Parts: sequence; C-alpha cells; structure tokens
Amino acid sequence: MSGGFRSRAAGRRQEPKRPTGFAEQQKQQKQQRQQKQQKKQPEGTGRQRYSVKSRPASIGDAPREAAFETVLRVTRDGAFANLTLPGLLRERKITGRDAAFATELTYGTLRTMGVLDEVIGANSSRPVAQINPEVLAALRLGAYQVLYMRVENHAAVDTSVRLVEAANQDKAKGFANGVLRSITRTPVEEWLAKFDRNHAHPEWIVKSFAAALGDAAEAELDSALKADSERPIVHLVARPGEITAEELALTTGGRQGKYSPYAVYLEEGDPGQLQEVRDGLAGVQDEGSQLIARALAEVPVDNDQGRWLDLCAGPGGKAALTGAIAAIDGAHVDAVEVAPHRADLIRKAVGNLPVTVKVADGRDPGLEAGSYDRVLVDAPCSGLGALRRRPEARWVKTEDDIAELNTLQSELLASAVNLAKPGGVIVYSTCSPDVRETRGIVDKQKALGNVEELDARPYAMDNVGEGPSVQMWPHRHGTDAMFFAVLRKLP
Ligand SMILES: C[S@@+](CC[C@H](N)C(=O)[O-])C[C@H]1O[C@@H](n2cnc3c(N)ncnc32)[C@H](O)[C@@H]1O
Repeated sequence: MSGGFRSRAAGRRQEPKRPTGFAEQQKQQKQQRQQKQQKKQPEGTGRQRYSVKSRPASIGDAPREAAFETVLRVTRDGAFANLTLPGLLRERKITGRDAAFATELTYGTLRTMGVLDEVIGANSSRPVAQINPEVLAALRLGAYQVLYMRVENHAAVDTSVRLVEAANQDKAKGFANGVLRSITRTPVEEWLAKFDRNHAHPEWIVKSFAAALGDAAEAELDSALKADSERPIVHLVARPGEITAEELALTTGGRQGKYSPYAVYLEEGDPGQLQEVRDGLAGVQDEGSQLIARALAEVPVDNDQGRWLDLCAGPGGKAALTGAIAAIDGAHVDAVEVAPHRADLIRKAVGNLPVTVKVADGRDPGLEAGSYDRVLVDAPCSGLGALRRRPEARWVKTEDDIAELNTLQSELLASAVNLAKPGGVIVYSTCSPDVRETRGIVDKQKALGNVEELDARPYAMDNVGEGPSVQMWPHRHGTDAMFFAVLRKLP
C-alpha cells in the first residue's frame, strides 16, 4: 500500500462503528486550551479570535479557503462557526454565490463531521484521531464535497490537496490525495447508507429525541432528525410597544409568524443589518422562545404586583421581550445572570425597558424570598433543541453534559419556587427536548409538594404533546425544540 491510505477493499470495515471519539478529543483539546489560556491571557479575555497572521497561503479559491480556516478554527481552537465564518466572508469581501458556497461547505462539513470521519477512517491507514488538524480539515472538506455536494471528484480532491499544501503540510499531500481518491472509488450512496443512518446525528442524540417523542417516535423520529439538519430561517421578534409584527413584516419583506403575535419570518438577508434591529425595535429570536416569554406574562396570577423575575437571563432575548410586555403592563423585571459578560449583553438587549440586571448566582441571588409574582427559569441546558444553529455542536456535546447540568437545573428551579410568592407562577424552560432536562426536573420539583403544574398548552400552538407541559419541534412547528412547563406555588 502506498501513500498512507488503504485500498478500497482493505479499507472497508465489517461493521459500521460508532462515530470517532471526536467529542472526547474536543474535551481534551478544550482542557489543554483552557490551561494554555490561563497561563497566557489576562483574566476576562474570551475565546480565540481569527488572526490574519495565521492565515495559510492562498490557493486562489477564496470560498474554500474561508471554509478551511473556519473548520480548522472550530475543530482545533474551539471557535464558533457562526461567528468565525461571517467575519471571514466580510473581511475578504466574499459575497453572492461564493459566500453561499463557502457557507454550505463550512456548515455542512461541520454538521456531518462524525459521518465524514467514519468515511475518512475507512480509507486511511492512520486513525482519524492521529491525523494532523490541518490535513484533517482539508480531508473533511473534500469528503463533504464528494459525498454531499456532488462537486466533481477531481475538483474536490485537487482543491483539498492544495489546501494541505498551502497549510505547509507538503509531506501529507500524497496521503490526502490517496484518502480522497479512495473515497471516490465507491459510490456515494454506499458510503451514506453505511455511515449516515440518522441524518448525521450521534447515536445518543437519536436516542434522546426518540425518548422525547415517546409514542410519536416511530412515525416522526426520521423527520425530527432530518429537520434538525436543515438550516433554520431567521425569526425576528417585533417588540411590543415599539413596532407590530405586521409593520415589521412590511418593512423587512418578511412574513408574519404563525404562532407568536410578535414573530416575523425572514427567508434571507443579514438581520444584523436591519434598521429595526439596530434601533432595538426588533430582535432575532426563535418563535418558540417568544411564546415562552409571553406565557410568563400571560398566565393568570391573583393580585399581580408587577414583580417579575428572569433567573437565568443572559444574553437577554427573553428579558427584552418580557421587559417590553412589562413596560405595557406597568410591571418590572429583575434579570439575574451569573456571567458578567452575559449580563452586559442583557443590558444592551433591554435598553431603557423596565429591567434591572443583577450579576448573581440564581441559586442564591440575594433577592427577597416569596416576593415575585412571576419567575422564569430558562435553565442552562445541553442545547439539544437548537442544534440547527451551531452545526458543530452535535459532535462536541456529550451525554455526560446532561448529568452535569441536571443538578444545577434542579437547584435553579428550587430557588425560583422559593423566590415566587404563594400563588405566583414559575415557568421552567429549556432549549432541549431531553426528558432528563425537561420532565425529569419538573417532576422532581413537583414531588416536593410545594407546587402544582398548570396546563401550559393554551400558551403555545397545537400538537405540542400530551401536556401539561409543552414540547415544540423543528419538524412540527419550525421552532427550536423548546420545552416549557408552568407551575404555581402552593400557599
Ligand atoms: C439558556 S440561557 C438563558 C437564555 C436567555 N433566557 C435568553 O432568552 O436570552 C441560560 C443562562 O443561564 C446562565 N446561568 C448559568 N448558571 C447560572 C446560575 N447559577 N445562575 C444564574 N444564571 C446562570 C448562563 O450563563 C446563561 O446565560
């Protein structure tokens, strides 16, 4: 065997394997990065940013170069694709079809990374975990073009090998060329049938969705996974008191939403450039999140004194909407957030609305117990319901994350119950459908006997499950897979 890759026959595995230990590698790399950063950086500095100095040589193909650098930064440095790529496109003035190609290539490669690694592994003499990060990034891009974009094989292989060379990995050119050529010798359908059985989802996430769908899983699991791999359209929120959804739809060329009275769907365009968003009249917010913020304000509460609390408020999407509703209702929102930089984001989001931001741990925020009419716990969670928005996330998260979060979620909900007045309402929500983070936490609180659960379905759309809580889904509603339950504190 030459060139460091396996022949097709030798490369075939007998049994499909679980996706490579990508999440494990990411965890180790994250720990190493954190240790390095602690040594190098002064306190308070954030994630690594793109630096022009580290840019590889040009191959005369700007979209693929931008895709390569983004994939590399995400996989090697822990950057976020949705922050890195738009910056590169802007900086290099990549627009129109080139920008669309770069976006599809980058996000698609990251979203299908586990599948691509299986295919690369089946054609490489070296385990994927031992391939140099630059070479692996180029291989993943090449494999994605061959398997999912149907780019001509020679173009996919040739540009990827040139990326390897441009990244100063000359010695690996033959290896990269051999792996990719080996992939092209088997029909695409065979690779996908073997390794992409669940619309590019790790097995544990498939199981989590199936458990959340319950009896509907047999009929709907495939559509749920498929919808979770499609790019969502932008949802705008028209802030009540500032602009109506009808006006916002007219001025932005969008469509009014189906479920939230504040929602507008934007099929294309950069929402950050909209004047209404810049002026704070509107924001970007999933329609499901809008319904949750609205539910907090709408559930009847006797003798509502207008003392509302958002216990996990950063970066402030729901605080801004509840703040706008509070302004109309003559209420006031206290917004608690443990991370100071996220508290700054809340301040920006809420502007002059009647919202007071407090940096504190929601489990013991130093606020008066038994005093709030309405409390929202939009709990820190695995984010499994919003995987569409961060293409790499499904391969970075692990099931262990959920167990770690469960304790915090329970403690935050218990604190919210303590802060609510008797007869007050507590809304518990997650952007995850995983039952351990949703019903599991609510049922545990109910078992303590100090709350009753109300039917949350009147505050949402149809087809949200058996109740009393609400589970939304991308494949049913076009929203993120948001969950919420409504509790009332017993006297
Ligand atoms: C799901 S996000 C909330 C999103 C927010 N409600 C919105 O709509 O923009 C959860 C937030 O809780 C914060 N958080 C995590 N642990 C916390 C704690 N112990 N107390 C308060 N906030 C916490 C996180 O930093 C994060 O900003």
